[in-house]
Amino acid sequence: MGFLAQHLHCSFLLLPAIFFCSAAYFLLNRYYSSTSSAPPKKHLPPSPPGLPVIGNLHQIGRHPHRTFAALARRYAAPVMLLRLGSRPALLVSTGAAARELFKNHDLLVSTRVRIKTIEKLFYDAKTVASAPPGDYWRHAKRVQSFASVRAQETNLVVERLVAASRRGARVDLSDVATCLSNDVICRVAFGGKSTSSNRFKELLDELMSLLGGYFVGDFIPSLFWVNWVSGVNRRVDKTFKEFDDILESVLIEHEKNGGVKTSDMGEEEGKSFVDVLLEEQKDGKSGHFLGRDNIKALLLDMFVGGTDTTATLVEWVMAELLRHPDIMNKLQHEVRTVAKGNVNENDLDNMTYLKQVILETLRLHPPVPLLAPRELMEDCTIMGYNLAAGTFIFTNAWAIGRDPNRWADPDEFQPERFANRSLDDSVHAFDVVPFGAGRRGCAGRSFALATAELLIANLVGRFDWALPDGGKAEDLDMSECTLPTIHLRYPLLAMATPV
Ligand code: HEM
Repeated sequence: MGFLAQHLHCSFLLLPAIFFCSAAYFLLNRYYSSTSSAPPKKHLPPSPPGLPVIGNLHQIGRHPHRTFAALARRYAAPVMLLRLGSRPALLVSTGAAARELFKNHDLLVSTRVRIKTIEKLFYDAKTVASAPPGDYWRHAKRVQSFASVRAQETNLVVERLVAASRRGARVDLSDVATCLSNDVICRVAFGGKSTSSNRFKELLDELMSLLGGYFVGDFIPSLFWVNWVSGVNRRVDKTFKEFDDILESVLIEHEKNGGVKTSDMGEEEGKSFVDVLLEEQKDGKSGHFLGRDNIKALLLDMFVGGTDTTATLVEWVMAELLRHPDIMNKLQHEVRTVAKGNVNENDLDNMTYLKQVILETLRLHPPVPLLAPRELMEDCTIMGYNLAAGTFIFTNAWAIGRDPNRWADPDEFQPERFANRSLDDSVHAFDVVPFGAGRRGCAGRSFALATAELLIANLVGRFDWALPDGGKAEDLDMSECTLPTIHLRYPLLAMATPV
């Protein structure tokens, strides 16, 4: 789940005009407030200077996790206070600060930011990721196992790659990862892949880019009209409507057919997520919780939370392996020793180096670098600083993973640093926080790791890999493009040779 980023520029075309109109208002306001009695001084975290009205909005840039990390380094500040329009925002940039926040104040930071654009896209905050904490959110937060769906889809990928390698074709690994995670989620959610149409994928991309937007009208209430003028509201309405139409048609189809047959999902898994939810609604098991919009919102959760994130992880793992042939060889040796032929999920427990490679990738390239922002529910004191209710909380998982005070050679890819530490150890110590923390941590962590591990093990176990046209490992372009998730900027192309 994620949120900042690149569409800033479209609202920002209007910023100069907004800035000058609002500066006069700001100065007048300041003059009048300075003549009234001042409230007692608060102890606030360090803040970079901002501009009137927009505060620090203009400083975010196209890679917010990098900008924020640089600010934290410049001020040597584990926590900093920014002003995003009229909203204060706390920036958390070290593991120790994250531990203090999520261990000692988890309840206080257990609600998500309330932003109109996001609420509208998510059925007025009915998805798990956007719902306020409470009975509905608790009930909705569950993801099932669905192991056989992952196995079937991964085997299909291997077959397609064997065919591609026979033709001598380049493999677009970014696309392989995206299609696999999309298809797995589609089958789990809907019981089939019919809705995994190109349009559905395009809509997901549009929704992700809206989530990654940082729209002026959302941060400065008096400038709500900017979202209207810049076309943001129109995009939100259109995307929501199209998603809603598709999800409604899925519900109607499943109601008509009385659910997908068990055999389509694999014996142990039983029903698709949509059928489980429809059944709960019919039996009234969920009381008032599951209206039609709730069901659609929970389906949307799986796609938004589960497709791009898992695909991004696989993409970065394969890129790092292509850049480090020695690590690729070591991993291939492990996988081929543990499993002959296709890898299945039972083999994964014995692949300890695979887990180190994945954890090291999550440290360097957390798919959602700023997690999903929270909002402080009450005034409180954190690390000695007074913070007001409504303050946004951004936890910079990217900066935490590269903290030079915690990691030797923080920018180097060295899976062995996790030789004696599991993901759980690292998460509990707040050394790496790719899945967030506390009660609002990721609901699909096990599901995502199982999907990614199985695909990566099969990719490296069944094939040898090389860059196209004799490309050298060190020349691989590792630059990022930031949606709410950080992808490689260019598709990852490679040649596969079956072994
Ligand atoms: C590598 C893959 C994934 C990564 C890196 C990831 C990361 C995250 C992060 C950072 C958050 C916010 C946590 C916080 O605020 O503390 C989150 C929340 C969430 N994720 Fe994931 N996620 C992944 C895969 C998945 C999958 C596969 C699903 C579902 C099928 C999923 C469902 C969710 C949901 C529902 C939430 C909201 C939880 C809440 O608000 O209570 N995620 N995820």
